[in-house]
Amino acid sequence: MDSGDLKIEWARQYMPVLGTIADRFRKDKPFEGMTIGMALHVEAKTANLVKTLAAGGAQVFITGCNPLSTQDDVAQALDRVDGVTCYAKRGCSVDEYYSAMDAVLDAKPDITIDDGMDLIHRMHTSRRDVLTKIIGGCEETTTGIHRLRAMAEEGKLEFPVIAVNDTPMKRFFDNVHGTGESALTAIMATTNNLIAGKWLVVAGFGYCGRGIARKASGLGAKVIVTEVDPRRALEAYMEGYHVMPMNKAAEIGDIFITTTGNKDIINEQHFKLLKDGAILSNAGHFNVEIDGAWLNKNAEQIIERDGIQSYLINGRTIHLLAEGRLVNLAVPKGMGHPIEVMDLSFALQALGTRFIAEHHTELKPGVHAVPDSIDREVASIKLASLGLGIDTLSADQEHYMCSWDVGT
Ligand SMILES: NC(=O)c1ccc[n+]([C@@H]2O[C@H](COP(=O)([O-])OP(=O)(O)OC[C@H]3O[C@@H](n4cnc5c(N)ncnc54)[C@H](O)[C@@H]3O)[C@@H](O)[C@H]2O)c1
Ligand SMILES: N[C@@H](CCSC[C@H]1O[C@@H](n2cnc3c(=O)[nH]cnc32)[C@H](O)[C@@H]1O)C(=O)O
Repeated sequence: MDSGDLKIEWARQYMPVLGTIADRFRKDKPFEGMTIGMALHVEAKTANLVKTLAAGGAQVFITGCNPLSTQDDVAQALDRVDGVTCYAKRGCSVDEYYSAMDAVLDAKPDITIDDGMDLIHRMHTSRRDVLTKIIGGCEETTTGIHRLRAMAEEGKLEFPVIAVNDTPMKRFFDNVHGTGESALTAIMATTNNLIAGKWLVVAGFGYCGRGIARKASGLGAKVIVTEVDPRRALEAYMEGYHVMPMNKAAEIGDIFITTTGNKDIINEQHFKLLKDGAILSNAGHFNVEIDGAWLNKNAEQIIERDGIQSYLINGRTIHLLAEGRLVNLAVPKGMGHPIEVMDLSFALQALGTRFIAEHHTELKPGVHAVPDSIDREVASIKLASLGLGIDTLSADQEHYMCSWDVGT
Protein backbone atom coordinates (compact mmCIF):
# COMPACT_ATOMS: atom_id res chain seq x y z
CA MET A 1 0.00 0.00 0.00
CA ASP A 2 1.37 3.44 -0.84
CA SER A 3 0.81 6.66 1.13
CA GLY A 4 -2.53 7.33 -0.58
CA ASP A 5 -3.86 3.87 0.28
CA LEU A 6 -2.60 4.21 3.86
CA LYS A 7 -4.34 7.59 4.30
CA ILE A 8 -7.60 6.15 2.96
CA GLU A 9 -7.36 3.15 5.29
CA TRP A 10 -6.52 5.41 8.24
CA ALA A 11 -9.65 7.48 7.65
CA ARG A 12 -11.85 4.41 7.05
CA GLN A 13 -11.31 3.11 10.58
CA TYR A 14 -12.82 6.29 12.05
CA MET A 15 -15.87 6.40 9.73
CA PRO A 16 -18.28 3.89 11.34
CA VAL A 17 -21.42 5.50 9.87
CA LEU A 18 -20.17 5.36 6.29
CA GLY A 19 -18.92 1.82 6.98
CA THR A 20 -22.40 0.71 8.02
CA ILE A 21 -23.84 2.26 4.86
CA ALA A 22 -21.14 0.64 2.68
CA ASP A 23 -22.12 -2.80 4.07
CA ARG A 24 -25.74 -2.13 3.05
CA PHE A 25 -24.72 -0.86 -0.39
CA ARG A 26 -22.54 -3.93 -1.03
CA LYS A 27 -25.65 -6.05 -0.46
CA ASP A 28 -28.34 -3.91 -2.12
CA LYS A 29 -26.33 -2.47 -5.06
CA PRO A 30 -28.58 0.63 -5.28
CA PHE A 31 -26.41 2.19 -8.05
CA GLU A 32 -26.07 -0.89 -10.31
CA GLY A 33 -25.59 0.31 -13.89
CA MET A 34 -25.42 3.97 -12.83
CA THR A 35 -22.67 6.54 -13.35
CA ILE A 36 -21.95 9.07 -10.62
CA GLY A 37 -19.98 12.26 -11.39
CA MET A 38 -18.37 14.08 -8.46
CA ALA A 39 -16.55 17.33 -7.70
CA LEU A 40 -15.38 17.27 -4.07
CA HIS A 41 -12.16 17.88 -2.16
CA VAL A 42 -10.20 14.77 -3.12
CA GLU A 43 -8.60 13.48 0.06
CA ALA A 44 -8.86 10.39 2.27
CA LYS A 45 -12.38 10.92 3.72
CA THR A 46 -13.76 11.68 0.27
CA ALA A 47 -12.05 8.54 -1.04
CA ASN A 48 -14.05 6.49 1.44
CA LEU A 49 -17.28 8.05 0.15
CA VAL A 50 -16.24 7.21 -3.43
CA LYS A 51 -15.48 3.59 -2.48
CA THR A 52 -18.86 3.37 -0.70
CA LEU A 53 -20.65 4.46 -3.89
CA ALA A 54 -18.57 2.07 -6.01
CA ALA A 55 -19.47 -0.72 -3.55
CA GLY A 56 -23.09 0.11 -4.36
CA GLY A 57 -22.49 -0.74 -8.01
CA ALA A 58 -21.76 2.75 -9.39
CA GLN A 59 -19.13 3.69 -11.93
CA VAL A 60 -17.63 6.79 -10.27
CA PHE A 61 -15.84 9.67 -12.01
CA ILE A 62 -14.42 12.31 -9.65
CA THR A 63 -12.42 15.53 -9.78
CA GLY A 64 -11.61 18.28 -7.27
CA CYS A 65 -13.80 21.21 -6.23
CA ASN A 66 -10.88 23.52 -5.38
CA PRO A 67 -7.62 23.84 -7.37
CA LEU A 68 -5.52 23.59 -4.20
CA SER A 69 -7.27 21.00 -2.03
CA THR A 70 -6.49 17.70 -3.79
CA GLN A 71 -4.07 15.29 -2.10
CA ASP A 72 -2.35 13.76 -5.13
CA ASP A 73 -1.36 10.48 -3.49
CA VAL A 74 -4.99 9.88 -2.55
CA ALA A 75 -6.15 10.86 -6.07
CA GLN A 76 -3.75 8.30 -7.55
CA ALA A 77 -4.84 5.61 -5.09
CA LEU A 78 -8.49 6.30 -5.94
CA ASP A 79 -7.77 6.03 -9.66
CA ARG A 80 -6.55 2.47 -9.06
CA VAL A 81 -9.87 1.40 -7.50
CA ASP A 82 -12.14 -0.75 -9.71
CA GLY A 83 -15.02 1.32 -11.05
CA VAL A 84 -13.40 4.64 -10.13
CA THR A 85 -11.71 7.25 -12.36
CA CYS A 86 -10.10 10.25 -10.70
CA TYR A 87 -9.01 13.40 -12.57
CA ALA A 88 -8.13 15.59 -9.56
CA LYS A 89 -4.71 17.26 -9.36
CA ARG A 90 -3.39 19.62 -6.68
CA GLY A 91 -2.23 23.03 -7.92
CA CYS A 92 -4.03 22.73 -11.26
CA SER A 93 -4.72 25.90 -13.22
CA VAL A 94 -8.30 27.13 -13.51
CA ASP A 95 -8.36 25.85 -17.09
CA GLU A 96 -7.13 22.42 -15.96
CA TYR A 97 -9.70 22.51 -13.13
CA TYR A 98 -12.56 22.91 -15.61
CA SER A 99 -11.07 20.47 -18.14
CA ALA A 100 -11.09 17.85 -15.40
CA MET A 101 -14.76 18.69 -14.76
CA ASP A 102 -15.43 18.20 -18.46
CA ALA A 103 -13.74 14.80 -18.28
CA VAL A 104 -16.13 13.82 -15.48
CA LEU A 105 -19.08 15.07 -17.54
CA ASP A 106 -17.86 13.16 -20.62
CA ALA A 107 -18.87 10.05 -18.64
CA LYS A 108 -22.48 11.29 -18.84
CA PRO A 109 -23.35 10.85 -15.13
CA ASP A 110 -26.82 9.85 -13.97
CA ILE A 111 -26.21 11.52 -10.59
CA THR A 112 -23.79 14.27 -9.51
CA ILE A 113 -22.30 15.11 -6.13
CA ASP A 114 -21.02 18.68 -6.01
CA ASP A 115 -19.33 20.95 -3.49
CA GLY A 116 -19.74 24.63 -4.31
CA MET A 117 -21.83 24.03 -7.47
CA ASP A 118 -19.07 24.48 -10.06
CA LEU A 119 -19.99 21.11 -11.62
CA ILE A 120 -23.74 21.78 -11.80
CA HIS A 121 -23.03 25.30 -13.10
CA ARG A 122 -20.87 23.80 -15.88
CA MET A 123 -23.64 21.31 -16.79
CA HIS A 124 -26.16 24.14 -17.21
CA THR A 125 -23.80 26.37 -19.22
CA SER A 126 -21.11 24.90 -21.46
CA ARG A 127 -22.06 21.23 -21.03
CA ARG A 128 -25.80 21.15 -21.61
CA ASP A 129 -25.27 17.93 -23.55
CA VAL A 130 -25.25 16.01 -20.24
CA LEU A 131 -28.66 17.30 -19.12
CA THR A 132 -30.49 14.64 -21.15
CA LYS A 133 -29.18 11.81 -18.93
CA ILE A 134 -28.93 13.33 -15.43
CA ILE A 135 -31.62 12.28 -12.92
CA GLY A 136 -30.47 14.35 -9.92
CA GLY A 137 -27.67 15.45 -7.63
CA CYS A 138 -26.50 16.40 -4.14
CA GLU A 139 -24.77 19.61 -3.00
CA GLU A 140 -22.40 19.67 -0.02
CA THR A 141 -22.03 23.25 1.11
CA THR A 142 -23.81 26.45 2.11
CA THR A 143 -22.75 28.68 -0.76
CA GLY A 144 -23.35 25.89 -3.28
CA ILE A 145 -26.95 25.79 -2.06
CA HIS A 146 -27.26 29.59 -2.11
CA ARG A 147 -26.24 29.45 -5.78
CA LEU A 148 -28.66 26.58 -6.50
CA ARG A 149 -31.58 28.37 -4.84
CA ALA A 150 -30.83 31.49 -6.90
CA MET A 151 -30.74 29.33 -10.03
CA ALA A 152 -34.00 27.57 -9.13
CA GLU A 153 -35.62 30.97 -8.42
CA GLU A 154 -34.94 31.88 -12.05
CA GLY A 155 -36.31 28.52 -13.22
CA LYS A 156 -32.90 27.59 -14.57
CA LEU A 157 -32.15 24.47 -12.46
CA GLU A 158 -33.08 21.52 -14.67
CA PHE A 159 -32.96 18.59 -12.24
CA PRO A 160 -33.61 17.86 -8.53
CA VAL A 161 -30.72 18.52 -6.11
CA ILE A 162 -30.61 17.50 -2.45
CA ALA A 163 -29.36 20.32 -0.18
CA VAL A 164 -27.08 18.21 2.01
CA ASN A 165 -25.58 21.21 3.82
CA ASP A 166 -28.91 22.40 5.19
CA THR A 167 -29.69 19.38 7.34
CA PRO A 168 -28.80 19.37 11.07
CA MET A 169 -26.46 16.36 10.85
CA LYS A 170 -24.32 18.30 8.37
CA ARG A 171 -24.10 21.87 9.40
CA PHE A 172 -24.28 21.47 13.19
CA PHE A 173 -21.18 19.25 13.01
CA ASP A 174 -19.29 19.86 9.75
CA ASN A 175 -19.73 23.63 9.59
CA VAL A 176 -19.40 24.24 13.34
CA HIS A 177 -16.94 21.66 14.68
CA GLY A 178 -15.30 20.72 11.40
CA THR A 179 -14.48 24.24 10.28
CA GLY A 180 -13.81 25.30 13.85
CA GLU A 181 -11.08 22.73 14.37
CA SER A 182 -9.68 22.36 10.84
CA ALA A 183 -9.26 26.06 10.10
CA LEU A 184 -7.36 26.72 13.33
CA THR A 185 -5.31 23.52 12.93
CA ALA A 186 -4.30 24.54 9.40
CA ILE A 187 -3.36 28.07 10.50
CA MET A 188 -1.26 26.80 13.44
CA ALA A 189 0.41 24.07 11.35
CA THR A 190 1.22 26.56 8.57
CA THR A 191 2.39 29.56 10.61
CA ASN A 192 3.54 27.89 13.85
CA ASN A 193 2.12 31.02 15.53
CA LEU A 194 0.59 31.07 18.98
CA ILE A 195 -3.19 31.55 19.19
CA ALA A 196 -3.35 32.27 22.94
CA GLY A 197 -3.51 35.96 23.75
CA LYS A 198 -3.87 36.96 20.11
CA TRP A 199 -6.68 39.16 18.71
CA LEU A 200 -8.42 36.74 16.34
CA VAL A 201 -10.99 38.28 13.99
CA VAL A 202 -13.80 36.08 12.65
CA ALA A 203 -15.82 37.60 9.82
CA GLY A 204 -19.30 36.09 9.84
CA PHE A 205 -20.96 34.49 12.86
CA GLY A 206 -22.80 31.74 11.03
CA TYR A 207 -22.32 28.02 11.57
CA CYS A 208 -18.65 28.16 10.55
CA GLY A 209 -17.87 31.44 12.29
CA ARG A 210 -19.29 30.36 15.62
CA GLY A 211 -17.34 27.12 15.50
CA ILE A 212 -14.08 28.97 14.88
CA ALA A 213 -14.90 31.59 17.54
CA ARG A 214 -15.63 28.90 20.13
CA LYS A 215 -12.46 26.90 19.45
CA ALA A 216 -10.25 29.99 19.20
CA SER A 217 -11.62 31.24 22.51
CA GLY A 218 -10.84 27.82 23.99
CA LEU A 219 -7.26 28.25 22.85
CA GLY A 220 -7.05 31.60 24.67
CA ALA A 221 -7.57 34.00 21.77
CA LYS A 222 -9.38 37.31 22.22
CA VAL A 223 -12.11 36.88 19.61
CA ILE A 224 -13.56 39.73 17.57
CA VAL A 225 -16.63 39.04 15.42
CA THR A 226 -17.72 41.13 12.44
CA GLU A 227 -21.22 40.68 11.00
CA VAL A 228 -23.89 42.28 8.81
CA ASP A 229 -26.83 40.54 10.51
CA PRO A 230 -27.76 42.32 13.77
CA ARG A 231 -29.17 39.11 15.27
CA ARG A 232 -26.01 37.13 14.64
CA ALA A 233 -23.94 40.05 15.96
CA LEU A 234 -25.99 40.06 19.18
CA GLU A 235 -25.57 36.31 19.50
CA ALA A 236 -21.81 36.80 19.32
CA TYR A 237 -21.92 39.64 21.83
CA MET A 238 -23.96 37.54 24.29
CA GLU A 239 -21.47 34.71 23.92
CA GLY A 240 -18.77 37.08 25.16
CA TYR A 241 -17.02 37.96 21.90
CA HIS A 242 -16.02 41.50 20.89
CA VAL A 243 -18.26 42.83 18.10
CA MET A 244 -17.25 45.64 15.75
CA PRO A 245 -17.11 46.56 12.06
CA MET A 246 -14.15 45.31 10.00
CA ASN A 247 -12.62 48.77 9.67
CA LYS A 248 -12.17 48.79 13.47
CA ALA A 249 -11.17 45.11 13.73
CA ALA A 250 -8.52 45.65 11.03
CA GLU A 251 -6.60 47.99 13.37
CA ILE A 252 -6.59 45.47 16.25
CA GLY A 253 -6.50 41.97 14.73
CA ASP A 254 -3.45 39.71 14.61
CA ILE A 255 -5.14 36.78 12.81
CA PHE A 256 -8.19 37.07 10.51
CA ILE A 257 -10.49 34.27 9.32
CA THR A 258 -13.35 35.04 6.93
CA THR A 259 -16.35 32.68 6.98
CA THR A 260 -19.07 34.64 5.17
CA GLY A 261 -19.45 33.04 1.72
CA ASN A 262 -19.52 36.62 0.52
CA LYS A 263 -16.90 38.77 -1.25
CA ASP A 264 -14.71 41.82 -0.40
CA ILE A 265 -14.75 41.14 3.32
CA ILE A 266 -11.14 42.27 3.74
CA ASN A 267 -10.07 44.62 0.97
CA GLU A 268 -8.04 47.72 0.09
CA GLN A 269 -9.68 49.92 2.71
CA HIS A 270 -8.73 47.43 5.42
CA PHE A 271 -5.23 46.48 4.20
CA LYS A 272 -3.91 49.95 5.02
CA LEU A 273 -5.23 49.69 8.60
CA LEU A 274 -3.67 46.28 9.37
CA LYS A 275 -0.83 45.81 11.84
CA ASP A 276 2.57 44.79 10.47
CA GLY A 277 2.64 40.97 10.29
CA ALA A 278 -1.15 40.49 10.30
CA ILE A 279 -2.20 37.03 9.06
CA LEU A 280 -5.23 36.79 6.75
CA SER A 281 -7.09 33.58 5.91
CA ASN A 282 -10.40 32.42 4.46
CA ALA A 283 -12.49 29.48 5.68
CA GLY A 284 -15.64 30.53 3.83
CA HIS A 285 -15.96 30.01 0.13
CA PHE A 286 -14.12 31.19 -2.95
CA ASN A 287 -10.93 33.27 -2.92
CA VAL A 288 -12.87 36.52 -3.13
CA GLU A 289 -13.57 37.00 0.57
CA ILE A 290 -10.11 38.59 0.85
CA ASP A 291 -9.04 40.77 -2.08
CA GLY A 292 -5.84 38.92 -2.89
CA ALA A 293 -5.88 40.33 -6.42
CA TRP A 294 -5.32 43.85 -5.00
CA LEU A 295 -2.41 42.60 -2.88
CA ASN A 296 -0.80 40.88 -5.87
CA LYS A 297 -1.14 44.07 -7.90
CA ASN A 298 0.04 46.59 -5.30
CA ALA A 299 2.72 44.88 -3.20
CA GLU A 300 6.29 46.16 -3.53
CA GLN A 301 7.53 42.62 -2.81
CA ILE A 302 5.91 39.17 -2.54
CA ILE A 303 7.54 36.23 -0.77
CA GLU A 304 5.87 32.79 -1.05
CA ARG A 305 6.48 29.64 0.97
CA ASP A 306 4.43 26.63 2.22
CA GLY A 307 1.04 28.22 1.57
CA ILE A 308 1.97 31.67 2.90
CA GLN A 309 2.12 34.70 0.58
CA SER A 310 3.83 37.64 2.33
CA TYR A 311 3.14 41.06 0.79
CA LEU A 312 5.37 44.05 1.58
CA ILE A 313 3.25 47.21 1.24
CA ASN A 314 4.27 50.68 2.47
CA GLY A 315 6.83 49.27 4.87
CA ARG A 316 4.45 46.76 6.46
CA THR A 317 4.02 43.04 5.74
CA ILE A 318 0.64 41.34 5.32
CA HIS A 319 0.50 37.54 5.17
CA LEU A 320 -2.22 35.74 3.19
CA LEU A 321 -2.68 31.96 3.55
CA ALA A 322 -3.60 29.58 0.70
CA GLU A 323 -4.00 32.40 -1.84
CA GLY A 324 -7.23 33.27 0.01
CA ARG A 325 -8.71 29.86 -0.75
CA LEU A 326 -10.08 27.57 1.96
CA VAL A 327 -7.32 27.59 4.57
CA ASN A 328 -8.36 24.25 6.13
CA LEU A 329 -7.94 22.44 2.82
CA ALA A 330 -5.73 24.51 0.51
CA VAL A 331 -2.55 25.05 2.56
CA PRO A 332 0.05 22.29 2.06
CA LYS A 333 -0.53 21.07 5.63
CA GLY A 334 -4.34 21.42 5.37
CA MET A 335 -6.12 18.12 5.98
CA GLY A 336 -9.70 19.40 5.98
CA HIS A 337 -12.26 18.52 8.58
CA PRO A 338 -11.63 15.82 11.19
CA ILE A 339 -12.55 12.33 9.98
CA GLU A 340 -15.44 11.79 12.42
CA VAL A 341 -17.15 14.94 11.15
CA MET A 342 -16.82 14.02 7.47
CA ASP A 343 -18.19 10.58 8.36
CA LEU A 344 -21.51 12.31 9.10
CA SER A 345 -21.50 14.63 6.08
CA PHE A 346 -20.58 11.83 3.70
CA ALA A 347 -23.10 9.41 5.22
CA LEU A 348 -25.69 12.03 4.28
CA GLN A 349 -24.20 12.29 0.78
CA ALA A 350 -24.33 8.49 0.36
CA LEU A 351 -27.93 8.17 1.57
CA GLY A 352 -28.97 11.34 -0.30
CA THR A 353 -27.53 9.86 -3.51
CA ARG A 354 -29.42 6.62 -2.88
CA PHE A 355 -32.59 8.68 -2.32
CA ILE A 356 -32.09 10.33 -5.73
CA ALA A 357 -31.47 6.93 -7.38
CA GLU A 358 -34.66 5.46 -5.92
CA HIS A 359 -37.03 8.45 -5.87
CA HIS A 360 -35.92 10.82 -8.64
CA THR A 361 -39.16 10.30 -10.59
CA GLU A 362 -41.06 11.79 -7.62
CA LEU A 363 -38.86 14.91 -7.46
CA LYS A 364 -39.35 18.06 -9.53
CA PRO A 365 -36.32 20.07 -10.76
CA GLY A 366 -35.21 22.31 -7.87
CA VAL A 367 -33.60 22.22 -4.44
CA HIS A 368 -34.88 19.55 -2.06
CA ALA A 369 -34.27 19.07 1.68
CA VAL A 370 -32.62 15.93 2.99
CA PRO A 371 -35.53 13.72 4.15
CA ASP A 372 -35.74 13.96 7.96
CA SER A 373 -35.68 10.16 8.16
CA ILE A 374 -32.21 10.14 6.57
CA ASP A 375 -30.95 12.86 8.93
CA ARG A 376 -32.24 10.91 11.95
CA GLU A 377 -30.85 7.62 10.64
CA VAL A 378 -27.33 9.08 10.40
CA ALA A 379 -27.65 10.40 13.97
CA SER A 380 -28.86 7.02 15.25
CA ILE A 381 -26.05 5.06 13.58
CA LYS A 382 -23.52 7.53 15.01
CA LEU A 383 -24.99 7.30 18.53
CA ALA A 384 -24.90 3.49 18.34
CA SER A 385 -21.24 3.61 17.23
CA LEU A 386 -20.50 5.67 20.36
CA GLY A 387 -22.45 3.26 22.57
CA LEU A 388 -24.77 6.10 23.58
CA GLY A 389 -28.43 5.50 24.44
CA ILE A 390 -31.26 8.09 24.53
CA ASP A 391 -34.86 8.06 25.77
CA THR A 392 -37.92 7.63 23.55
CA LEU A 393 -41.23 9.46 23.78
CA SER A 394 -44.12 7.49 25.25
CA ALA A 395 -47.42 7.45 23.32
CA ASP A 396 -48.82 9.78 25.97
CA GLN A 397 -45.93 12.22 25.52
CA GLU A 398 -46.33 12.08 21.73
CA HIS A 399 -49.98 12.97 22.13
CA TYR A 400 -49.22 15.73 24.61
CA MET A 401 -46.58 17.26 22.34
CA CYS A 402 -48.97 17.29 19.34
CA SER A 403 -52.15 18.29 21.17
CA TRP A 404 -53.81 21.60 21.85
CA ASP A 405 -56.46 20.48 24.29
CA VAL A 406 -54.27 19.73 27.31
CA GLY A 407 -53.93 22.98 29.29
CA THR A 408 -53.06 23.93 32.88
N1 LIG B 1 -14.01 25.78 5.17
C1 LIG B 1 -14.90 24.78 5.16
O1 LIG B 1 -14.55 23.58 5.17
C2 LIG B 1 -16.37 25.10 5.12
C3 LIG B 1 -17.28 24.25 5.74
C4 LIG B 1 -18.65 24.56 5.65
C5 LIG B 1 -19.06 25.70 4.97
N2 LIG B 1 -18.12 26.49 4.39
C6 LIG B 1 -18.47 27.73 3.69
O2 LIG B 1 -18.36 28.78 4.67
C7 LIG B 1 -19.30 29.83 4.37
C8 LIG B 1 -20.17 30.07 5.59
O3 LIG B 1 -20.93 28.90 5.83
P1 LIG B 1 -22.00 28.93 7.03
O4 LIG B 1 -22.70 27.61 7.01
O5 LIG B 1 -21.36 29.44 8.27
O6 LIG B 1 -23.00 30.05 6.47
P2 LIG B 1 -23.99 31.00 7.30
O7 LIG B 1 -24.92 31.57 6.28
O8 LIG B 1 -24.50 30.29 8.49
O9 LIG B 1 -23.02 32.15 7.85
C9 LIG B 1 -22.50 33.16 7.05
C10 LIG B 1 -22.51 34.44 7.91
O10 LIG B 1 -21.77 35.45 7.26
C11 LIG B 1 -22.43 36.67 7.48
N3 LIG B 1 -22.01 37.63 6.46
C12 LIG B 1 -22.39 37.71 5.17
N4 LIG B 1 -21.79 38.76 4.58
C13 LIG B 1 -21.01 39.36 5.52
C14 LIG B 1 -20.15 40.48 5.55
N5 LIG B 1 -19.98 41.25 4.46
N6 LIG B 1 -19.51 40.78 6.71
C15 LIG B 1 -19.69 40.03 7.82
N7 LIG B 1 -20.50 38.95 7.88
C16 LIG B 1 -21.15 38.63 6.73
C17 LIG B 1 -23.91 36.31 7.43
O11 LIG B 1 -24.69 37.30 8.08
C18 LIG B 1 -23.93 34.97 8.15
O12 LIG B 1 -24.15 35.12 9.53
C19 LIG B 1 -20.08 29.35 3.14
O13 LIG B 1 -19.47 29.86 1.98
C20 LIG B 1 -19.89 27.83 3.16
O14 LIG B 1 -19.99 27.27 1.87
C21 LIG B 1 -16.78 26.24 4.45
N1 LIG C 1 -15.41 24.45 -3.91
C1 LIG C 1 -15.60 25.47 -2.93
C2 LIG C 1 -16.53 24.91 -1.91
C3 LIG C 1 -16.34 25.27 -0.47
S1 LIG C 1 -15.81 23.89 0.38
C4 LIG C 1 -16.73 23.74 1.84
C5 LIG C 1 -17.08 22.28 2.07
O1 LIG C 1 -15.88 21.50 2.16
C6 LIG C 1 -16.21 20.33 2.89
N2 LIG C 1 -15.01 19.82 3.54
C7 LIG C 1 -14.35 20.34 4.58
N3 LIG C 1 -13.32 19.53 4.91
C8 LIG C 1 -13.35 18.49 4.03
C9 LIG C 1 -12.54 17.32 3.87
O2 LIG C 1 -11.58 17.08 4.59
N4 LIG C 1 -12.88 16.48 2.85
C10 LIG C 1 -13.94 16.73 2.02
N5 LIG C 1 -14.72 17.82 2.14
C11 LIG C 1 -14.41 18.68 3.15
C12 LIG C 1 -17.29 20.74 3.89
O3 LIG C 1 -18.31 19.78 3.97
C13 LIG C 1 -17.79 22.08 3.37
O4 LIG C 1 -19.20 22.09 3.23
C14 LIG C 1 -14.26 25.91 -2.39
O5 LIG C 1 -13.39 25.07 -2.25
O6 LIG C 1 -14.08 27.10 -2.13
